[in-house]
Amino acid sequence: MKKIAIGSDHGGFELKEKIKEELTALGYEFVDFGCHEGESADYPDVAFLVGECVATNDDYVGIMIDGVGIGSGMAANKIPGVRCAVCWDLSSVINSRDHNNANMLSIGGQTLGPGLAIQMIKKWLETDFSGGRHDRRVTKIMEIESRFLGR
Ligand SMILES: O=P(O)(O)OC[C@H]1O[C@@H](O)[C@H](O)[C@@H]1O
Repeated sequence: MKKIAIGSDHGGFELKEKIKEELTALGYEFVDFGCHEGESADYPDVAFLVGECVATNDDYVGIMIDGVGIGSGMAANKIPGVRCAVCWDLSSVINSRDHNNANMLSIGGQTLGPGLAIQMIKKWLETDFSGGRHDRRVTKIMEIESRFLGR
């Protein structure tokens, strides 16, 4: 069972707290990178901390919640090794694991109700990468990154 790095800005704080309750009930270990009391936070700062944890620890996946999820996804995907999927429903979370081997999920606290968001998180955590032809494509994604890093 993977451990979870979780974070939010002020727009995702309330949903983050609900997700944490659910993760605890399901027996997941998690680290909360903030924000901690709903204070105003800049999503790139928190997305960086969550993404850094995922990129440097194979036993972690990341979950980030801002108002809509898009900005955090953009920020996290700047970190080498992070494949952050911005998702909005059950089929997008399944696809992001099954085909894209996403190691980080970004969702919107202002655009999703808590019931759907929690179903999405559960589905994302329990869906495995199917490999095969998708492995070739994910390898190509990571090769694009390598070209810019000069590796
Ligand atoms: O709450 P303010 O500061 O207006 O806007 C922040 C939100 O705007 C969007 O980029 C993100 O979804 C973020 O949560």
